[in-house]
Amino acid sequence: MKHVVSIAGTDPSGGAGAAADCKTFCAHGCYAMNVITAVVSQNTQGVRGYMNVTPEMIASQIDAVFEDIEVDAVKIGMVSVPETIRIIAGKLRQYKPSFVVVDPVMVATSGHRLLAEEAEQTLKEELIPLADVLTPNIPEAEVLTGRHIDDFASMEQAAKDIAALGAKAVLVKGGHRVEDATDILYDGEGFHYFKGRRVESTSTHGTGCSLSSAIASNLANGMNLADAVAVAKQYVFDGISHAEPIGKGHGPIHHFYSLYRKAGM
Ligand SMILES: Nc1ncnc2c1ncn2[C@@H]1O[C@H](COP(=O)(O)OP(=O)(O)O)[C@@H](O)[C@H]1O
Ligand SMILES: Cc1ncc(COP(=O)(O)OP(=O)(O)O)c(N)n1
Repeated sequence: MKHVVSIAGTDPSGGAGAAADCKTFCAHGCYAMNVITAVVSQNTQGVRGYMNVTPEMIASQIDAVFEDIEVDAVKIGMVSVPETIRIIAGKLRQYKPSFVVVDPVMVATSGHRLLAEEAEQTLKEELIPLADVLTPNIPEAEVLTGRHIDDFASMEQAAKDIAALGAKAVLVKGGHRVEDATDILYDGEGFHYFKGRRVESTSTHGTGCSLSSAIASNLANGMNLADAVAVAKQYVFDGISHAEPIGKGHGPIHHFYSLYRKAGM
């Protein structure tokens, strides 16, 4: 069994952040671990506030995992402030995990900022160069590049621009597109298109967290990058399509659809 750790913020309602990451790792047959960067008060209706964990405590959690357990892949989500980013980047340089998937979480769908504006530059300088795969959504790719993105050509250009910051590969996610949900991967050499129908659903809370965690799990399980993304995208598509309506706002995706299907449930 492969061991995957999420370095992310919390969601007590279970749809996004560390909870989504853990469910995704488990659904992929991986051993799931969590390093918490921020305690977030949120639910399906939005974010109420958050408290950042101190850099010392984040470092101590990372040490506790890496000094004890072999880590096959790392997924990084909410990193809030420059000090959090710097401490994580230092620990990645120290432990050199085989796969680092970074979801550059900036603003929750509900509109609440999860990354301070002054942390954007630190993210670019310190964390993006350590990413094997970076998974921005369209608004995040716009912030990282300063470009307006409204078609496949501008998604491709943004992916290339972000790769120039040092990420080995960049997946610009298309969940915010109107026409469809096509994601585009730039792997440093060329583009791969992951075409996807858009599902009309309110069960989309945590899709980005789940996608990046599924990619990390698939890489840990030995898949090549293009297959890891394709299988992860199908996982999220099934999760949205078969979600139960939970909560009063944007509910979580279904994490165990394929397991339930195999069990005939
Ligand atoms: N309504 C939807 N129908 C189908 N796929 C979706 C939908 N919304 C998001 N996705 C997919 O979920 C993943 C996360 O995308 P996105 O919503 O852009 O990220 P984020 O949650 O970070 O904003 C992508 O693979 C995207 O294509
Ligand atoms: C703690 C935490 N991390 C990340 C997010 C954002 O989740 P994401 O998958 O990008 O999608 P939405 O939940 O914003 O729809 C979060 N909300 N909380």
